[in-house]
Amino acid sequence: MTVPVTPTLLYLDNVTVSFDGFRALNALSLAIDHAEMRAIIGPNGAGKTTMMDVITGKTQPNEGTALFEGTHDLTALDETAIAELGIGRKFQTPTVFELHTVEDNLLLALKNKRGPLATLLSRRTNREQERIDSLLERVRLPAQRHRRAGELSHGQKQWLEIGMLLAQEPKLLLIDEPAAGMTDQETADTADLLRDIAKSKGVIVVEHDMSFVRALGAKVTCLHEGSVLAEGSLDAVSANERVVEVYLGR
Ligand SMILES: Nc1ncnc2c1ncn2[C@@H]1O[C@H](COP(=O)(O)OP(=O)(O)OP(=O)(O)O)[C@@H](O)[C@H]1O
Repeated sequence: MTVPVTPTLLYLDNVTVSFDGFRALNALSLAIDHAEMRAIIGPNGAGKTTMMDVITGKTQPNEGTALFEGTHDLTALDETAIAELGIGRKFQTPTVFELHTVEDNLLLALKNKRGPLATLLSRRTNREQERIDSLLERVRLPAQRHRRAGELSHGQKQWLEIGMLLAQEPKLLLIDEPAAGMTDQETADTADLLRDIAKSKGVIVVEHDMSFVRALGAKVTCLHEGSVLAEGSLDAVSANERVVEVYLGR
């Protein structure tokens, strides 16, 4: 077995991504522990999306190291291989199968050797039903199980999609602005849900809503011009003069 280079779940070191000479990421270094939640903040264009693209294999860095579990070189893998390693990503807009029920959406997302049609047409195994029940509980949707996903509220769709990600049994989740467009109650419930997930998995949340970031209770990294500008507790990062200047004070 390969000996891990680092004990952290995710390790980025000196990662640079250039688009026609413009550095979207500029020697970015970041480490996320097992069962750690990290909130990533920063102004538009700071490189948050590009960082997620590097982690998920959508974008190849020009320079730098990106290791998962200390052994897997993410820069050498494609998006499918990285997803199979256990890195799941949720984009801002929910993408659920609107015409299928909540349960069927989760069933389709389970790790499964059958194709989608065979999965829907064949009887669910007890194991599949147990997994679906536990995912429904986890994402607070047991009462919605027989409804079509298209009928859910925006917040419920986001939770369903988080449930679909969890169905893939990831070790690290990347979540882009989950609270956007949610009611206050949904926002508070989402922070609870993510805190619960982060008890056993790495979670990276990109977010602009500072009250939501506070509710996450996570360590915060502020990016600016493709690098880490400040890192620490939300209070420490919010008090950082440079952070106020380039982001919070705007
Ligand atoms: N494919 C690309 N080609 C050229 N420039 C790009 C490309 N992708 C991103 N950029 C540029 O890289 C910079 C970082 O963009 P990125 O989307 O990572 O920022 P962000 O922090 O996610 O911003 P936002 O909060 O607006 O989503 C921006 O200036 C953007 O215009």
